[in-house]
Amino acid sequence: MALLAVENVYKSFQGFLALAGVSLEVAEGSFHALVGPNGAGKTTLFNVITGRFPPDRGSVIFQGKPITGWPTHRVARLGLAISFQRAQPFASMKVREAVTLARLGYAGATFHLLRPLGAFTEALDAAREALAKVGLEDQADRRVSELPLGDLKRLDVAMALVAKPKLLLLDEPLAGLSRAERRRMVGFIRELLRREGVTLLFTEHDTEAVLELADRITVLHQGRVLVEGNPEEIRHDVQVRAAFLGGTA
Ligand SMILES: Nc1ncnc2c1ncn2[C@@H]1O[C@H](COP(=O)(O)OP(=O)(O)OP(=O)(O)O)[C@@H](O)[C@H]1O
Repeated sequence: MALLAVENVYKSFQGFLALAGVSLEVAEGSFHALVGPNGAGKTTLFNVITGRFPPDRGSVIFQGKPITGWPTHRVARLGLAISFQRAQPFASMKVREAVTLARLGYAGATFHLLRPLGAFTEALDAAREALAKVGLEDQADRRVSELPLGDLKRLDVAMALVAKPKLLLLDEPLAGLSRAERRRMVGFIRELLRREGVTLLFTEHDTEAVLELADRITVLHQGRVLVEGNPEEIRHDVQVRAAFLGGTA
């Protein structure tokens, strides 16, 4: 059974069909890339999966359970976490506070209303652990706004990992980084998620990084799945080269 299955999902915006019958399966333990040119529908599909908006048709199934249209916080509590540059709204906070708040958010309001102190202590511990996992423990007392971009991206990952997810969704985790930083980030993501046993679904425009990190790749084009395969198959696919790789791979 796939950890995540998207079945025949449609989504349109004011008559424009952004997703036109997308189906996708993410196997447990895999690093699955969702690629395609600008406007292909990648972010829209992420938003449907995480419940930011419901699809017009089709379903999303996580661990065999239909979660179509569930609100984001409910999806997150099941073990599906997303990192969408989430640290940025926390710019004026300290790094430790941002991760602690993220943990309290996942734990849910009922929990911390009933046990305010216990929940807070648990969240602080979880935040410390998540920061250690991403190598930011020595930055815990810095303001989020003071972090260089590479560290900010690690913080994004920490804020998602603090929920102890089974599946992590990363939207363009390498965007804005230099070539050297991108290489470091690929190694960091691979080692961390393998160690934690977290399955990954990610979007990324850096073809080289996608081919290096992913073990499964789905190519979207104009709201449809153009092709799916392993990195070798995708590298050699003529349609993919024309639509996404620009014939250069
Ligand atoms: N909220 C919205 N309202 C109207 N149109 C939207 C909305 N969200 C997405 N779209 C449109 O849907 C199409 C798919 O957009 P989406 O952001 O999913 O593509 P993408 O593959 O993530 O692109 P990129 O690589 O540039 O991030 C685009 O044409 C976009 O303009």
